[in-house]
Amino acid sequence: MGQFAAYAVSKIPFVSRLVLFGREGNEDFLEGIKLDFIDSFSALGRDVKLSASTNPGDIEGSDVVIITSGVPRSPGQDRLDLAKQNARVVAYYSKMIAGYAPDAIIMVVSNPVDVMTAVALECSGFIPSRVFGLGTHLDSMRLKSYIANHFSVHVSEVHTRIIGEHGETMVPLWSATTIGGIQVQNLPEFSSLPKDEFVECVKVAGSEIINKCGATIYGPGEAIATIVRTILGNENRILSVSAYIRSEVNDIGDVCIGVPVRINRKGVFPVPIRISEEEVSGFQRSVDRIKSITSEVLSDLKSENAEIDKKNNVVHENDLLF
Ligand SMILES: NC(=O)c1ccc[n+]([C@@H]2O[C@H](COP(=O)([O-])OP(=O)(O)OC[C@H]3O[C@@H](n4cnc5c(N)ncnc54)[C@H](O)[C@@H]3O)[C@@H](O)[C@H]2O)c1
Ligand SMILES: O=C(O)C[C@H](O)C(=O)O
Repeated sequence: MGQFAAYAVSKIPFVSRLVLFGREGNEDFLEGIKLDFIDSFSALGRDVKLSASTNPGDIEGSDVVIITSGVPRSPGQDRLDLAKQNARVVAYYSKMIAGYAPDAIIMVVSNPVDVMTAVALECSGFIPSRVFGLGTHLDSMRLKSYIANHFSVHVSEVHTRIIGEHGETMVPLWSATTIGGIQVQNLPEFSSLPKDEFVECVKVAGSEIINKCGATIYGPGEAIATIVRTILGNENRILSVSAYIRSEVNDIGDVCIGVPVRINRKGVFPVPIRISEEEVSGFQRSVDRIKSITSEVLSDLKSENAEIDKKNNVVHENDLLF
């Protein structure tokens, strides 16, 4: 998925330099991807300064760094099952980014993305507006396509939003869903809209794709590129990503989770909202679930780091290979 995401990002007009970064041992693989991208740029008439690297120094000066490293889930696994394993990877790279690209904005994709966003925030030491995760943006896009299909309208006529966990407890905001600018509840067809079925389909969309072809690639890749374009173009679009909220949703907060944020070159800024009672109780459930796993993962990381520091004061690449 990281490979396709990089390709989708490389096609954004604002992108003039792109580093394909990977871990040591992958030099030939990265160089091969680079050469293939260059062929395609020639066909497209794109002029992008491209490098393939395993040297952290090469990310210096980056505006945006996207973390896609980590294990994906296998059929039958929940994204949350990956938390402990991927936390170590995301922690390592977040520290690396803080050291080599201290002015960057970090986008986390690795799952479970809400928990990994909190890990990146903690380990980079960046301010919350400069660390976010792909969150429920992809879920919102999935729901949008089901609704557009149901009403036989172009997807651009549908605005909708899912907040909360990128996972089982996600919360659809029907109150924020419009078709052609008309609130969906005001359409006569609303009562027959298979809302629960749609949300269930969004929840299992990732696992269905993984079961059938091994990985989700194009959906997340394009979703990542949309967000990068929004940042670099300073577009101030409002998208649903995983961000640290203090109390922006009905005074609920102190967690990294999917919420509507305004996105521009400075980063992501949660939009304070008030949602219905039913939506609040769903969102609270989501927050509780993410908070509890986040605090477990962060406390494990802290004790592991203390152990490593005690040993030799350095985190080695080998510490990540398990
Ligand atoms: N948030 C989303 O919507 C979304 C969408 C798709 C994938 N994902 C997540 O992104 C991650 C990657 O998914 P994928 O399908 O690209 O998987 P993949 O197996 O194709 O790629 C994973 C990459 O991570 C690297 N990696 C794995 N373990 C590592 C370690 N210990 N240290 C350093 N690098 C390591 C691998 O070398 C590989 O390049 C997974 O966690 C997946 O669940 C999230
Ligand atoms: O479902 C997954 O594990 C991958 C990703 O989170 C997705 O929703 O496509």
